Amino acid sequence: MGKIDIPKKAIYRLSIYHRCLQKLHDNNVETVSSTTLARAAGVKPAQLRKDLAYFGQFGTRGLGYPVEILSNIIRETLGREHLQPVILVGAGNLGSALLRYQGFGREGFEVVAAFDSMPEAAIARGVMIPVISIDRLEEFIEERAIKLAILCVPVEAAQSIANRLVNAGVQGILNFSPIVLEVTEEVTVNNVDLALELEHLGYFIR
Ligand SMILES: NC(=O)c1ccc[n+]([C@@H]2O[C@H](COP(=O)([O-])OP(=O)(O)OC[C@H]3O[C@@H](n4cnc5c(N)ncnc54)[C@H](O)[C@@H]3O)[C@@H](O)[C@H]2O)c1
Repeated sequence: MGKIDIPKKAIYRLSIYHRCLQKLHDNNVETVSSTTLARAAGVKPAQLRKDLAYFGQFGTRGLGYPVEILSNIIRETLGREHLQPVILVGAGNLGSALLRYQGFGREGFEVVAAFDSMPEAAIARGVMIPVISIDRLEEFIEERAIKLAILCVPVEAAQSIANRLVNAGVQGILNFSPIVLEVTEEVTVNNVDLALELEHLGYFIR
């Protein structure tokens, strides 16, 4: 299938649909209605139908969507036929906790290496994947054609590490450092900020 122009927010929802479809497939479910899939994904049925319309006419009225076919189409669109290699920079408290998580493979990603200015300390935290000196960052990214990185360094180091990642070829950064990174237009940065999320939740429980 050629590359379809899908908005960023819809791409995010496609990942969620894909995850739901995988679960249904694991439970031997062959077809799913738009109402059921929408509920499982936490979106409105109309939103789901609109998102899936990017793939043309899909699903049979009354029967629903074919789980396996739809899951394969979304996986292909998201470019997840193969495990996508990811690196992590900053294997401290947060970084090493993420590195110990075993579930990325199931979601289509493989954290292939971590980089730190003090790799020995990171290794001592019981991380099982290779922790490499930050001096070898560019060499590794270029050799392995790495496009995705998770950034968990202290805020003072974040922008300069982001520059190095981008100059070496990284196109997507999942940023945990509390800073708005300045990157070129071709690079996508997604920020994760748990404190901000808690603050948002806190507002609603008042
Ligand atoms: N987004 C969130 O919700 C969230 C939650 C917790 C922490 N954080 C942020 O994540 C970052 C890491 O937090 P932490 O508690 O793990 O800190 P930490 O000090 O335990 O870990 C930081 C690691 O980065 C390494 N490092 C420092 N400078 C480096 C450099 N120039 N190059 C390579 N490695 C370098 C250190 O050696 C250390 O291993 C901080 O910016 C923190 O504010 C974000």
